[in-house]
Amino acid sequence: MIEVQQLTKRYGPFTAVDGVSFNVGKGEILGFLGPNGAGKTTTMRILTGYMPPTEGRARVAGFDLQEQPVEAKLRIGYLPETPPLYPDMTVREYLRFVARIKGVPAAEQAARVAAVMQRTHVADMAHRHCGKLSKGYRQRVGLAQALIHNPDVLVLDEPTAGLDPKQIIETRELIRSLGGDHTIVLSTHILPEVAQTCQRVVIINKGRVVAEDTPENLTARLQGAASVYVEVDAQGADAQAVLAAVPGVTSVTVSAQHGAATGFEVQSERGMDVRRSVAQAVVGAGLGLVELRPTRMSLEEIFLQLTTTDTPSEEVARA
Ligand SMILES: Nc1ncnc2c1ncn2[C@@H]1O[C@H](COP(=O)(O)OP(=O)(O)OP(=O)(O)O)[C@@H](O)[C@H]1O
Repeated sequence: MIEVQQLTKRYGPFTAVDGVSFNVGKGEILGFLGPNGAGKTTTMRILTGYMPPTEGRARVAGFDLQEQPVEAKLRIGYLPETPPLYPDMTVREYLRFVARIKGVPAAEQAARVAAVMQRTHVADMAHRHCGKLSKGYRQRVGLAQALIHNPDVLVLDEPTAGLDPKQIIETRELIRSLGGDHTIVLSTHILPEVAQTCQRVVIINKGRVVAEDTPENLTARLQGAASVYVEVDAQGADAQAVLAAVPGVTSVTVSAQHGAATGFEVQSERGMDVRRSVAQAVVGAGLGLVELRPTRMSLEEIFLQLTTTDTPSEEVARA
């Protein structure tokens, strides 16, 4: 549904977006994750036809944003970081106005406005002036205007920025509920947001894509089973020595004590899954195996590793 190929945007001598490529399948929710200044907003603006790229191309629903901008834009709903509301219009007036300029047929406008107000839970604010709305409602009305022409694709730039925790949960639920019917690209610098809302994540830093995968796979790919937590009932035996003798294990450290059971953090050579041999060794030595699980990096740790590493980030991500 969305194809982005080698997008580059230069502001004078400064390269804000540098050869970014990604695809988004129909009905998918893609998280576009990066720190402030990474190039997210610039990419969103190119993707929505608000700004031309210096190089590269973007297609939405098969339409090239530069060659067929009208057809492409008809299929896109865009929620910029600051929703473009008119303070003196009521919510209903504003949505009617947006429906008109987005080309919704006159006979369908009232029904469309009612439907999106329902969907985004703003119907109770229909007669409130946009300028008098709370931040949470402003964001929802922003989402309503993006949805008004029932676009295939929704591009949401930092949709939960500035919301309180309750509003954040509601907005994420709303976005999740829109996936499937709509293809969604959501930009954010909030790591748990992608894990909770998106099926796939593109991580961008300094204008470049440093990783792309599902939140689960990204964690697994970086860490694999390189670290496992093993808890054993170690009465009368040197559990640490048993674990250290397992082929591939590089270090064993005590990390917890629960009564008679001791928890160990077992590191292994990269790419080696030692879980089976650890289990066999523990049981073979007559120790009780209480728990065995891989310890994975949080998305936060991955992000830090990808963006602060000395090695070129792509190598880290693809290793
Ligand atoms: N019009 C512009 N002229 C010059 N530089 C710009 C312009 N717009 C953005 N930049 C620079 O390009 C880089 C990427 O900006 P962009 O807004 O795309 O990042 P972002 O990832 O969306 O960050 P944020 O979350 O802070 O909005 C930044 O260093 C920014 O200062």
